[in-house]
Amino acid sequence: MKTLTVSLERTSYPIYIGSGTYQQLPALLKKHGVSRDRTIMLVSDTHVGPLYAGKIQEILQQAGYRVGLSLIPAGEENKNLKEFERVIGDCLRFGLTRRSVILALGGGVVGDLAGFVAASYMRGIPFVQLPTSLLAHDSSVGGKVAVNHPLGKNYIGAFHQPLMVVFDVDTLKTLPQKEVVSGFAEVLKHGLIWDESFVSWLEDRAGELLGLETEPLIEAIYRGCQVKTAVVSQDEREAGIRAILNYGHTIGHALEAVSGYRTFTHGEAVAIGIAGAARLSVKVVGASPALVERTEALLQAFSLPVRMETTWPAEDLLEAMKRDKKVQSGEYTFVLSPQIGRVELVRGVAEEPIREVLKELRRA
Ligand SMILES: NC(=O)c1ccc[n+]([C@@H]2O[C@H](COP(=O)([O-])OP(=O)(O)OC[C@H]3O[C@@H](n4cnc5c(N)ncnc54)[C@H](O)[C@@H]3O)[C@@H](O)[C@H]2O)c1
Ligand SMILES: O=C(O)C(=O)C[C@@H](O)[C@H](O)[C@H](O)COP(=O)(O)O
Ligand SMILES: [Zn+2]
Repeated sequence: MKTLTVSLERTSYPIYIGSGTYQQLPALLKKHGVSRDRTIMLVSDTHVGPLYAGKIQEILQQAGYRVGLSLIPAGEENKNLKEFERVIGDCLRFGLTRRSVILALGGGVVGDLAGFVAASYMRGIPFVQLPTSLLAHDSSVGGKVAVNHPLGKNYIGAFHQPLMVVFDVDTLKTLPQKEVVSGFAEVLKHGLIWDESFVSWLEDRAGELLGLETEPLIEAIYRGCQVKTAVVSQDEREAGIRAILNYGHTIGHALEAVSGYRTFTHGEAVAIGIAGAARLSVKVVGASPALVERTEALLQAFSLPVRMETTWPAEDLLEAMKRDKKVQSGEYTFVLSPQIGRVELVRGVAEEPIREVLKELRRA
């Protein structure tokens, strides 16, 4: 099992990545202070729950824990206040107290929603992230928990760090291929913002990684988590550098919101957003056109989209981008990349180059 530590000012916690890690959950819970007299609520979704929740409940019950289960319907469109309230109801009915612990078993939707339940339930209880999607190597780390609003992504949320992250890579065997591809968007993002050598490594291994070969897959997850950990450890609440983790998200989040959270996976939207941010980087921070070529080739090598359909009007996307959480005084704000492996936050980007990029993203 590989381990990384997220070191923050007031707390620190481990990320465990390995195969067969759920068997070790009772020991890990004990190690992190969760004694058997503390009630546990396992929160999952209707795809992941039937696959893994029973096994985890059995492991924990055999170790003496009382464990409830709350399932949300799978899908980004359910990362909302209605499901949040329903899970809170399940926690109340099962008798969770301030000493109880929530276990978030699933992809980023479950992690974000269950994490927000944990942040809010009786003003906050501990939670553990059990990521089951590749994308969740990103979402399970860093403590951003939230639900969506019809007007934009993650507008209702908190910073609430997990007690630990336990990633059992065996679960990825049941992840649909579309979601495997989606997850790579955030892995590639971690390389593109931080580490050119990680990008080269990914370029050389697209085939093995898409085929979920265990060794390179664990390495990719580990290196992605390393980048995320390094950034979050410097800036837990996004006062500065953490914003670079939003590379590709200004356009990506706008696309998700205008399409009602039903058309794109998060990774697909972020991939189109990264292609857009790379193009904008040429116009705004003097990046070389070769950066766009390399970025798009990398995304395409992982079967990710780099263009969008005409369906999404520029006006709607621009309006959504004006509401982006990085915006401070009404100015378009983007994470841009002067060169591969480096990014910077740019405020006050003019509207014209953004419009040009949106047009380019529509071209075949
Ligand atoms: N908090 C953060 O820092 C952060 C970072 C990145 C993304 N996010 C959020 O994460 C969400 C996207 O996460 P996601 O891509 O994991 O989406 P998701 O949770 O919807 O999972 C994708 C699909 O795969 C299914 N699934 C997950 N694991 C499975 C498994 N092992 N076997 C079979 N099916 C499985 C899910 O049921 C779902 O249908 C978005 O809401 C995004 O905003 C948050
Ligand atoms: O952890 C972060 O910080 C990120 O920006 C990671 C993103 O991949 C993730 O999608 C995050 O949820 C976006 O945060 P938001 O504050 O823009 O909603
Ligand atoms: Zn993201």
